[in-house]
Amino acid sequence: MLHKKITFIGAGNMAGSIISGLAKSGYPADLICACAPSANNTQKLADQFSIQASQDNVTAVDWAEVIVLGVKPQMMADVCQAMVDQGADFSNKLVISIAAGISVQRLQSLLGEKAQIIRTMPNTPSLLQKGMTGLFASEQVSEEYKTFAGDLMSAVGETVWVKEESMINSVIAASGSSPAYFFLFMEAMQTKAIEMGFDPEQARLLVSQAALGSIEMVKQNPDISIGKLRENVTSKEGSTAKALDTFNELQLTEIVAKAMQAASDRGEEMEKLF
Ligand SMILES: NC(=O)C1=CN([C@@H]2O[C@H](COP(=O)(O)OP(=O)(O)OC[C@H]3O[C@@H](n4cnc5c(N)ncnc54)[C@H](OP(=O)(O)O)[C@@H]3O)[C@@H](O)[C@H]2O)C=CC1
Ligand SMILES: O=C(O)[C@@H]1CCC=N1
Repeated sequence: MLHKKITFIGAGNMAGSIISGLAKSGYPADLICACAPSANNTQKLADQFSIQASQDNVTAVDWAEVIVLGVKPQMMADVCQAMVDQGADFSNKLVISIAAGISVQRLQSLLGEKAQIIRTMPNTPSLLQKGMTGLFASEQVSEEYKTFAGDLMSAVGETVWVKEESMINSVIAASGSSPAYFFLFMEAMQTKAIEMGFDPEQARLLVSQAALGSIEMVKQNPDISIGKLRENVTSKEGSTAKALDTFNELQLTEIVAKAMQAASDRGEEMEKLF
């Protein structure tokens, strides 16, 4: 991939995960700058990966060709407005937003019509280069910048381009938020395993190793449906069948669908709020 100077505005959980994943992928560290008001997160990343740290958004934007916006949705308008008011010029820069609930149109109105904006929805496993990112580009974004954004996020995991911007909210539901669903499920299993007599470390190992093995089986067998893998574990009249009956009685599938819809709806709602 081409290497360009990248400034991250915001260096918290998500931006920090992408920076870590990128640095581990071999992206030149001296071309990455992390910028945030406090030195806490930026200095940690600078110490760990030899990237640049800054507390000055405008200078950091001027320095780079690619700007990744990684602040909370609630803060996005104020942060962008302040940068523009202080003279930051986003014309012809590639602006990659990782924020939920901020539309391209909103960003364009904040940063000016000449900013080339790509909206993405990554997730925190990007830290381990096992991320999943959905991307949406508005019509005016150049092919060069689309390729660059795709390559950048591919360096930290898998990517999917969506044609409709509204699908970014579906990406939030399926992969942006979903590490938290899997963590919740594992937490619940760990709690019960402890109740059944294991110490916390053993419980964590039992649950996490089963999760890891299951994920690997899904990844390494693309021709076998996930349903078939589930059936292979489920002996007739055995223990697994009893567990699955319980999930079905309590309508796990419907619960999951409702939770995913709620995540997507909140993404849509934030687009109106922020
Ligand atoms: N967490 C996740 O799993 C995912 C998050 N996202 C999106 O990523 C974005 C960030 O979320 P997350 O990383 O969780 O949030 P965090 O709170 O962890 O990080 C927010 C960052 O923004 C920085 N910040 C605050 N004010 C400014 C400012 N004026 N200028 C520059 N930086 C500023 C903070 O600085 P400081 O370090 O000084 O506090 C911090 O580094 C959100 O928009 C969210 O929707 C998308 C996908 C997944
Ligand atoms: O909770 C959120 O809004 C963000 C978007 C996806 C994950 N975290």
